[in-house]
Formats: sequence, structure tokens, C-alpha cells
Amino acid sequence: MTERPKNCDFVLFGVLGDLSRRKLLPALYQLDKSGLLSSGTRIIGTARNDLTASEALERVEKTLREFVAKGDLDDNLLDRFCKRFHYVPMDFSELSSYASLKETLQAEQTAIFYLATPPSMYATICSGLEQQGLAKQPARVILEKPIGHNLGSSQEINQAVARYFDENQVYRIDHYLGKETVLNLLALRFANALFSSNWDNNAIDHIQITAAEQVGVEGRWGYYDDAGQLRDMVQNHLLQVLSLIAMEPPSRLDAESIREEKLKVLKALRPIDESNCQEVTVRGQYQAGFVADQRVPGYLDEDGARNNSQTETFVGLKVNIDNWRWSGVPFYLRTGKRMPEKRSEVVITFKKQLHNIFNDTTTELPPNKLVIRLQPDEGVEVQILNKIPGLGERMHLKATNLDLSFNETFEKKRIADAYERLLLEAMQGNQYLFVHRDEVEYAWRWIDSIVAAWDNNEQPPKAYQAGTWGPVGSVSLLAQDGRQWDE
Ligand SMILES: NC(=O)C1=CN([C@@H]2O[C@H](COP(=O)(O)OP(=O)(O)OC[C@H]3O[C@@H](n4cnc5c(N)ncnc54)[C@H](OP(=O)(O)O)[C@@H]3O)[C@@H](O)[C@H]2O)C=CC1
Ligand SMILES: O=C1O[C@H](COP(=O)(O)O)[C@@H](O)[C@H](O)[C@H]1O
Repeated sequence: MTERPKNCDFVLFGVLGDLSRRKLLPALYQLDKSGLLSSGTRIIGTARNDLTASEALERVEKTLREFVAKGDLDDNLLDRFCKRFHYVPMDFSELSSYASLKETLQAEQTAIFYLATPPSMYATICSGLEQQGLAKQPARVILEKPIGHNLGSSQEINQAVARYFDENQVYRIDHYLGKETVLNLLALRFANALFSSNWDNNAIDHIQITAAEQVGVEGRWGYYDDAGQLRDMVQNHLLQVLSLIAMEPPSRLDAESIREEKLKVLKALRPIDESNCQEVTVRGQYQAGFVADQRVPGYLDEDGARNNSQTETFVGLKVNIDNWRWSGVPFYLRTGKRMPEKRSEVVITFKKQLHNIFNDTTTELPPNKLVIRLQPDEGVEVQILNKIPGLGERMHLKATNLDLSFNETFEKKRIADAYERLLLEAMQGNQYLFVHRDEVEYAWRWIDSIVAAWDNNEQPPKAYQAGTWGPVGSVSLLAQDGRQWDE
């Protein structure tokens, strides 16, 4: 039974923005529906727009009707949710406006401030809160990604926030850490001796991490073009998944232990710079093509696009972790927009059998694989060889799958959205699914070096047709090591 957090005042800065509408308000509604918001918990939305209370409520209700799955909508629940909601119009850069926020808050409840705003506002908002005495313990602040654009700017943001909030009050969101299947990586690794005792370079040949999307930039060209796929997906989500896969066993399931171990992985990433970037990185940009049978424009023809952009929409990387456990085991990462399907998964390929006693029937014994499907069709698959049943002296083998689909195995339970879990954890005061400042900064350090190498070699990203798995260089990245992407 999930523990219901104590009453709190949950303050959503940027409540009328895209993230709040598509993800945060629906997640809060689902938590309420599941009985996980205490009766006195209030949601306080703030934005610049000078709406009346009833106009703001109308917007919230409309948003929920649009973004919550039809089957989960219920008029009574909507009514209950709306009763929790209060709207405070304010300009975040106007320090005097924080007084009206303070008046709305209840001093006896913990305040949780979610900054769903451009990161350039974080310092100003934290300062405004502090001036009204709202940043004191046990208040918490939740920061959306991206934390900066590079190491320097992330340090500036982190330092500015640290002026007003202690690190144990700061919750940096990486929504991949809220995904059921990403969390299941911990269970797989540390609850199963079968895997925990075979999780190193003695047993594993290589690891692949894929995060492929069918969508393009979805009206966010301005933001995206400044970021690119390396900053938008690799710096955070892919490196977090990689860290969970590669980290040493934490001594406890708590924030400090897990974050310490993840940080060690980030510190052990072999730098990618001008000396090796040609060999271990691939960057691409999509051109017009077909995704799910629909014709889609190229990146440079998306709404708001500038013609000469050399921003990458696909990244492929070969990553090495220089420590005892992973020496000699490459991690291949790929992520891109306008891929043939939406698929995020981790594939762990074990080493081949050294000696084959089935040589007379099966000359090649394919390696075992553990496939962790992060989304969609969340599940875990183990690929093993079995004897094909039948009489006769000769053993015929076949590669077969032990396939555990979460949906079929766990009573067809609805899988909660990542934001639901993360909001709940923040309300409970658990930081283990949030990213520590040091992790953000070490990840940037590593990413910055790749960006610098790309900038210096001045090669534009390679074109790939929308609806394909990226530029041909992505295939070569593995082929040069005698490997291929798991399709
Ligand atoms: N959208 C997404 O899918 C994702 C977003 N993020 C991050 O979440 C954050 C929010 O993104 P998103 O929702 O897309 O952005 P939006 O621009 O859609 O929303 C930001 C909100 O903040 C408000 N705002 C900005 N400046 C001020 C100000 N000075 N005073 C009052 N209100 C202000 C905006 O109001 P107004 O409309 O009046 O300008 C708007 O409502 C960003 O950090 C983004 O990088 C992260 C992952 C995914
Ligand atoms: O943070 C981001 O993530 C989404 C992909 O998230 P997913 O949960 O659908 O895999 C990506 O589309 C977006 O560009 C990025 O900012």
C-alpha cells in the first residue's frame, strides 16, 4: 500500500505552460484519483496571465478533459480536484508579487514549488521565494530540465538555487527516473542473483541503449534547435539510464547511496574529444520521409525552422566506462527523432559460449540477451537457446524468448506516468529518484567535450530519411566492432 504524503501546498509555477498542461496537471489528477493526495493538499497554480479564479479553473478543467485518458475522467473527481486548485497571477520577475503568493500559502503546510518555467527564471523565482521567507526548510523546490546548456551555465543555475535552498530541498527532475521500467532496472539487478552475479565484463559482451521517437520537434523548434538531441536526451535521460545499469550496488536504497554510485559512473566515462570523436560518435539530422505511413517534413522544413541549422536530431555513441567492472565492455547509445517507431530499450548481450558441444547441428551458438523494454509494451525478455523437442539422437537448438510483458503479468494494472511517481516522491520527501547537482555537472562536463569536438571538426550532421534508424554511420559504429544494433 503506497503511503499517502502529508498535506502540502503544491505550487506550480508556469501552470498554463505546455509541460503543466500535458503532464503535471494530469499527473496530479491521477494521484488524486488514486487517493494519494491528502484531503488538505492544495494545488496553487501561478502564471503571468491575469485570470480570475473561475477563468483559471475553467482552463484547468479543459486541460484535464483534453489530456487525461477518457476512461479515467470522472465528474466527481474533477470537482474534487478543482476544489484543491487556487490561482495566483504573478509576474515571476516582479519580486513584489511573491507577497500575494505568500498570502495564499498556509504556513503550517509544507510548500513544494515546481518550476515549470524556462530555466532562466529559476534564480529569480528562488530569490523571490526567499525574500518572503518561503525558502526555509522544509520547503522543497522541483527543477525541470534542462539545468543549463553546458557546464558553466548549469553551475550558475545550481549556485543561484543553492543560495536560497539547501541541496536536500532541491529535486531535479529527470522524468526517465520515474518510469516504471527504469526503476525495475534496480529490481532486476539487485534482487536477482542470476543477474547480479553476471553483471560485469566476465559475462557481458556489450550493452545497447536506444531511445527512439517517431515525433519530430513538435512545435518546440526554437528550444530544440538550441539544444539538439545530445543535450536534450543524452545529457540527462540516457546517461541516467546508463548510470543505473553500470553503477556498483548501492549499500541501501536511499538517495545518498544511489546518487553516490551513479556519480562514480559519470566520473568514469571515458572522455570523447577530438582524438576519438570520429570513431565513437555519429550525428544526424532528419530529412523528409514517412513515419507511420504519414509523410513528414525534414527538420529544416519544420515550423519556425532556420535553413542553415546544423543541429543534430540523432546521436549514436560508443561509450566506454573506465573501471574494473566495465573495462572492455562498450555501451552503444542511440537516440533520435523521426525514427520508424517509438522504442526505448536496453539490450544486454552476454558473451558467447566458449566451447560448442552442439557443433554437429548448430555451428553458431547465438549469445544470450536480456532485453529491457522501457517503453512502450514495458517488459523484460530473456533470449536463450533451447532444444527443439523431438525424438532422435541429434540435438537441434533454437533461440527462444522468455518474454514477460508487464501489462500481461501484473493484472493489467495501469502503468503510472513517470511524473505521477516523481510528484509523489517529492511530496513524500524522497530524493532517490531525483538528480544530485554533482551528477548534472559531471554529465555536462562529459557532454561539453563532445560538443567541442563536433564544433572543431566542423562536419555537418549526416542526413537520414525520416522513418529510418538514423544515418548509415550508426550501423558502422557497431559494425567496426563486429556487432550490430538489436532490431
Ligand atoms: N514541454 C515539455 O514537454 C517539456 C518541458 N520541459 C521543461 O519544462 C519547463 C517548462 O516548459 P514548457 O511548459 O514547455 O514551457 P512553456 O513556455 O510552455 O511554459 C512556461 C510557462 O511559464 C510562464 N512564464 C515564463 N516567464 C514568466 C514570468 N516572468 N512570469 C510569469 N510567468 C512566466 C509562461 O507564461 P507565458 O505563457 O505568459 O509566457 C508559461 O506559462 C522548461 O524548463 C522546459 O525546458 C522539460 C521536458 C519536457
Ligand atoms: O525530455 C524530453 O523527453 C521527451 C521524450 O520523453 P519520453 O518519455 O516520451 O521518452 C523528448 O521528446 C523531448 O524532446 C525531451 O525534451
